[in-house]
Amino acid sequence: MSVRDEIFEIRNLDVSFELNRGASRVVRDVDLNIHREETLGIVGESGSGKSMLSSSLLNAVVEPGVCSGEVTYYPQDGDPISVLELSESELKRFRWEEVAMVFQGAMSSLNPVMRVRAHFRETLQDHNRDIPAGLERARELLESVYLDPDRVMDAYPHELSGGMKQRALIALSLILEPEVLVMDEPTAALDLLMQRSIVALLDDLQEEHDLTIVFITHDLPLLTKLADRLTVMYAFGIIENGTVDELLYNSSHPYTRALLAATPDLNVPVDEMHAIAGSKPDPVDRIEGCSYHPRCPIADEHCRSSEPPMATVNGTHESACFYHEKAREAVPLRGDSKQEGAVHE
Ligand SMILES: Nc1ncnc2c1ncn2[C@@H]1O[C@H](COP(=O)(O)OP(=O)(O)OP(=O)(O)O)[C@@H](O)[C@H]1O
Ligand code: NI
Repeated sequence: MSVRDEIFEIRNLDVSFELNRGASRVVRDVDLNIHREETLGIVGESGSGKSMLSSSLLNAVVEPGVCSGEVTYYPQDGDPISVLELSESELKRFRWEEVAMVFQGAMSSLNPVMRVRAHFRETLQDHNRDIPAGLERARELLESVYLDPDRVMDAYPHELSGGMKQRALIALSLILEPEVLVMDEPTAALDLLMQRSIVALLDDLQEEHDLTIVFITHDLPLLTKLADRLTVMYAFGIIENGTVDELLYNSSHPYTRALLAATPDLNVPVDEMHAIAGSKPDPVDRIEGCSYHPRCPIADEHCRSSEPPMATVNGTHESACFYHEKAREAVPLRGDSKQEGAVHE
């Protein structure tokens, strides 16, 4: 067997904006691998850089943001693709045919004067696909997201409910059979029932289409149901990576632990992440040492002066904390004993 199958490899990724008050670095030196056909959840408080990181997977960071570093995409067949070096025309193909994205607040991204059918038609046309065959496939996709194609194909966006629009957009994003689906807060504006049904739907779609899914949210309970692996962002960088179980029951970074402690019940979805003591980092600031040290209960001189590298906790779990071995005792979770019981059930 070959080594683990990666679909994306990100190295030394930086995203910055030149602002009047100085350079704003909103993604800082990020390294991340995404495995083929996994669901990777990216979590972190508002402003931590989740959307910037995920849009750089498609070289789609908003103007005038500048990306540097390497984002390498490994197609199923063929040569690796350096995403940040693609031309406009190559990007256009890449964005629908390899990696599709459903953006934050995506429900507004359907054109209000176009029927749903026209959205499918336009995308097929832009990519020189066979229109009748493509529209037939669109009907199947709508059915697979539990929408009635007869009704929805002819509908204008305003004739659909929020959840229906969201599902129509997911169907649209899959029309050119991408390998990767990047979803940035796709369920944020939906009620709880609809959020849960979209999660169930993504599970089915992933199986059926061999999709890799990157899912961004600050709803940690939602992610624990959906994701295989979690990546935690704090202050524009990644501070911990691991499987969902490793991060829930054995997280080894004080920030992740604070995040978990602030989530009252992992079975209840949250609208917004609960605040953690201390103020949020500003992307214009240069941070000495560990980015979390100003808020960390176990930070010492070492943490204030040097930046902790990613340390291996075990083969699938890593933490950017000098004290990852003692983080668990030092930052207990509420009801820690109860949670431990739950792991061994
Ligand atoms: N257009 C922009 N120009 C300059 N800075 C920006 C711009 N958009 C966002 N930022 C900054 O980039 C940082 C990262 O933003 P990003 O949208 O990636 O955060 P996020 O983790 O996705 O937050 P949220 O959960 O609120 O969506 C933020 O601190 C924000 O201040
Ligand atoms: Ni965001």
